[in-house]
Amino acid sequence: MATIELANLGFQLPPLPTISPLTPITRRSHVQFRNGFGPSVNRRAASIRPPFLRISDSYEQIVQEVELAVQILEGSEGVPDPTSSSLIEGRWQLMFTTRPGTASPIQRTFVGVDIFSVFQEVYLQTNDPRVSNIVRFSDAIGELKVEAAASIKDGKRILFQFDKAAFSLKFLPFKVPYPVPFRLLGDEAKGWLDTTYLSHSGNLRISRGNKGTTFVLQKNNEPRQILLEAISKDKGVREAIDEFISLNKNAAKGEPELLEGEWKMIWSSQVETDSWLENAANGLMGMQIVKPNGKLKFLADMVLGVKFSMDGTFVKSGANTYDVNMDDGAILAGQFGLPVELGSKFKLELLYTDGKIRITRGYNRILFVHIRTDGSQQKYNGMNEILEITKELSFKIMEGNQCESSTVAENGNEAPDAVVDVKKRCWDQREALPGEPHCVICGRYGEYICDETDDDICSLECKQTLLCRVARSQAPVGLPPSTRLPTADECFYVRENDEKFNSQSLTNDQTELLRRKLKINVRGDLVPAPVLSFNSCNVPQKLLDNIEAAGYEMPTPVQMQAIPAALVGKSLLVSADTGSGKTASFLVPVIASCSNLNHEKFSNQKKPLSIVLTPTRELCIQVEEQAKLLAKGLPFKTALVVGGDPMAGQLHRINQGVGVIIATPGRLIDLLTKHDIELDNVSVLVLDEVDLMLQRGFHEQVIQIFQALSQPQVLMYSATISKEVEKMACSMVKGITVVSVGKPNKPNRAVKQMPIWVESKKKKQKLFDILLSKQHFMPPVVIFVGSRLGADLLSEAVAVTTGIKALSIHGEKPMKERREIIRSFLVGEVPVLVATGVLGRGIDLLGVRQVIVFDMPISIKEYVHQIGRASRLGEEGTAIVFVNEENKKIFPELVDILKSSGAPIPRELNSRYTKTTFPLGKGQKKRKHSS
Ligand SMILES: Nc1ncnc2c1ncn2[C@@H]1O[C@H](COP(=O)(O)OP(=O)(O)OP(=O)(O)O)[C@@H](O)[C@H]1O
Repeated sequence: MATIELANLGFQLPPLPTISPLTPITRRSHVQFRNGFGPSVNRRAASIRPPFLRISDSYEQIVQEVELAVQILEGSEGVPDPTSSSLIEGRWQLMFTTRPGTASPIQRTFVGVDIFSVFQEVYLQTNDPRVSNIVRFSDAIGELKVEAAASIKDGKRILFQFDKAAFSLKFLPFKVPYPVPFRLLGDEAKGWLDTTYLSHSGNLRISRGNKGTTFVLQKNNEPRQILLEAISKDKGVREAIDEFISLNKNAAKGEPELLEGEWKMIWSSQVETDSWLENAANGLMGMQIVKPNGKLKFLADMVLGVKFSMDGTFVKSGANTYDVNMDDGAILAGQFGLPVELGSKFKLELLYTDGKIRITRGYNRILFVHIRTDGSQQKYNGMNEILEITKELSFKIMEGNQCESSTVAENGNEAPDAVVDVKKRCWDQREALPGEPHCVICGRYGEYICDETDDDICSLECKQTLLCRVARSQAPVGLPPSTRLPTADECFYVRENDEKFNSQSLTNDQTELLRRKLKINVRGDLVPAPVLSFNSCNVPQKLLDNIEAAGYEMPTPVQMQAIPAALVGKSLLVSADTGSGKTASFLVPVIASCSNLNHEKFSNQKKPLSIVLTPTRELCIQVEEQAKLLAKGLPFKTALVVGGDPMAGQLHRINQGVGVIIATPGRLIDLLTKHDIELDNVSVLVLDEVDLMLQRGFHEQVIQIFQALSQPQVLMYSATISKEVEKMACSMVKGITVVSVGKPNKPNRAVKQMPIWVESKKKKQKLFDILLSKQHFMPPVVIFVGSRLGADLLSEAVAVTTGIKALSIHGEKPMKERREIIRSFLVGEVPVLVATGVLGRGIDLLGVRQVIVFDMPISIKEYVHQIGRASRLGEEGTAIVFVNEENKKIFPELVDILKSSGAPIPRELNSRYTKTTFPLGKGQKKRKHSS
C-alpha cells in the first residue's frame, strides 16, 4: 500500500503521518497528469486536450513538451495582473508539476495514482484572502484541505502562510482537523507563488513556487471536460450532455452536419441487449464511419481478427435529422466476408457535433456520444495532429511575438495593452452581417479601424497580420529585408541581408523538439528551423496571397522544413510520403527565386530562370498547373516542355521569356539540341521523382541538362530515396542538405493495404467481383496494370462485364486524349481508370480513395508510389493488391512493407516467403529479410 504525504503547491511541509487509502493503489507509469479521469478516458481525452498534453508519449518527452509549452505560454500575453483579476479565483486542478532536483512531494506521492486529484483554491478578493491546497481522494472518501492565509505582493505574487488543515470525509458529518504544528513550523509554513501566465479564458494557469517548482493548473469547468469526466465515472452523463448541448447551442452556427470520419462510441444511454449482432447493427458498439456521398458504415470487433461490418446510407431529412438505412451486413475475417441478413432503419438526430465530439439520438431514441478517432478534419484529414501541434505552437509564439513586435512597431507610442476592448484573437470576433464592414484579413466583422492603414479589422491579431503585410509590401519586392521586420507576425524565420540563416523565435531545443514531433530528419550544415506558417517565409506577398487562395492554410511538415532551407539557397535531397505536399515545397522557393531574380537583375533578359524535371508528361502538366496557380500575378511565365505537344509552340513560349520550364528530360534535351536556348540564368534545377530520374533511361539526360547549367541550386524530391540514390545525389551536388519526413521508403500510413493472393488466371474475375461489390467498390478507382495492351484490354473487359464505365491511360495514347481521359475521370464521368505506370508517380488524383494493384510492379518503390495515389494529405484510402507467384522477386520487400504497415499477409505469401528464407544452398547469399 502506498504511503501518502500531505503535499502542497509551492510549499513543502515536513513529512506528516501517513494514511492508508481504502482502495488499493497501483502505481502506474510515471505520468504526471492528474485530471481525475480513468485511463481509458485519459486516452480518449488525449485527442481533445492540447497536443502538448498528450499522455501517450514517454515521460521525458512529456516533460520536455510541457516545459516548452510552459515557456511559450509564459512568453505570451496572458491576463496582465493575474492576482488582481477575478479569473484567478476558484478551484484549480493540478495538471502537471516539476521540481528541479529532488522530486516534489506531489510528484512522489500522487503521480500515476488514479484515485487522487490535487487542487488549489484561490480566493483573494475577499476579506479573508486564502489559498488552499486540496487532495481529493475520491468522491466516496472526500478530501484533505490545507489552508493558508494569503496576501498579494504585486500583480503576480501571492504570499501565504499555512494555518490550518482538515479532512472532509464523506462518511463523517463533520470535518476532522489534521494536526499540523503550523506555529512551530515558523518560516517553513510560509511561501510565495508567482502566477507567470493566466489565460484570458481563465482556464489555464502557470505558477512557480518559492521552491523552484512549476505548476500547470486548469480550472475544471470546461463543459467538454465535465462531460468526459461524467462518462468516465458513468455518473450524471445525461445532465452533463444537457449542459454541454445548451452551452454550445448559442455558439453553434447554422445547421449541424454529420461530419465525415471515424467516430468511436464512448457512451450510450442504453445498455447493450443480449444480441451481439443487434447491438452492432444499431451502432451500440464499435465505430461509425461516415463516408462521402451519404454512406455510413458500422464496424465492430467481434473476436481477434473477426469484425462485423454493416453498410448503409443516410439522407438529411430535417434541420438536424437524418434518415438512416443500414442494410448490408457482413462478418469479415481477413479477406473473407460472410453476408448477414440484417436491417436497421432509424432517424438520427444530430444534437451536437464538432470535429472531435458528437452527440446524437439514434435507433430507439438512444443517446450516443462519439469521439472522432481518425484525427481527420474535412480538408486536412490525417494531418490533423500535425496541424494542431503547429497551430498551437505557432499561435503561442505569435502571441509572444505580438507583444514584442507591436511595441517596437509603434515606437513606444502606444503599447497594444493600452487599447482596451479590442478583441485579441480573430476567432473571438463574430461573422459580419450583410452591410457591415468586413475585416480585410479574415472577413469577420470589421469592428475596428486600423489607425496606420485605415482598413477595417476585427482584432489585434488581424491588425498585426495587416501591419506585417503592409511592411512587406513596402519593402522592395522579393528583396530580403536588411533587418528583421519589426512587425513580423509569425516570423520564426527571417532572411538576413547576408543570407545567413538566423532563426529568431525558436531556440535550438524548440527546433529539435518540433522536428522530432513532426518526424523531420535533417542532415546538413546551418539548416534553418522549420517554419510554422507560410507568412514566416520571406517570399513575395503575391505568392503568399496565391498560397492562401489555393487553400493552403498551413505548410505541411515537408514544406515547413524544405521551403526555408531552399530559400536560403541550399541544395536539397528531400524524401517524404506520397501525397504530403512535396510539389509546393519546391515550387514555393522556385517561384520566390524567379520573382526575385526577375525583379533584381534579369528583368530585361528573356532567359529561363529555373527548370523543373519530372519523368512523365502527366506529372509535368500537373506541376505546371500548380506553378501557374502559385505564380499568378507575378512577373514571369511558365513553359511546359513535354513530348506529344508541338515543339514549335514550346520554343515560341520560351523565347518570349519564361521564369520556369517544366519538362520531361527527353523533350528538353531535344529542344536544347535543336535550338539555341540560353540557360546561363537558370539558378534552380528541380528533379522531381529523383530516384527515377537518376536511374538508367533518364540519368544521362538529366546529367546532360545539369552540366549545361552553371552550378544551379538543385532540389531533389521523392517518396522513395535509397542509399544509392543519396550517394548519387551527393556526388552530383556538393554540400547537399538531406531532409526526410517520416519513415523513408515506406508507404503512406493513411493507405490501408489489402493484399490478396490471386492466381493470374483468376485475377480478372476477382477484379469484377470487387467492382460489383457494394461493400468493396469505392469509386473513383485507379487500377494499375503492367502493360499498355493490358490496360486497354482490361478497361474494355471491365466495361463489358460489369457495366461500369472504364477507360485506360498509357504512354501510347496521344497527349490530347490522355488529358481528356484524366479530366473525365476527375470530374466523375468515368469511375474506373486502368493505368500503366504513367499515373503511378506524383499524380495528384484528388478524390481517389481506392487503388487496385492488378499487376504488381517489378519494383517495390513503384508499388509505394502507386498505392500512394489512394491518399492525399493523409486522407484515408485503400489499396487492394493482387499478388501471386509471379511476383516472387519482390516477396521479401513486400512482406517487409506489409509487416511494418500492420497489413495482413496472405497465407500463401507468408508460406512462400518463409520457404525462400530457409538456409540456402552453396554460393547463394542469405536473404536480408529472413523471418
Ligand atoms: N499546405 C497545404 N495545405 C493544403 N493542401 C496542400 C498543401 N500542400 C499541398 N497540398 C495539396 O495536397 C495534395 C498533395 O500534394 P502533392 O501532390 O504535392 O504531394 P506529393 O508529396 O508531391 O505526392 P507524390 O509523392 O504522390 O507526388 C495536393 O492536392 C496539394 O494541392
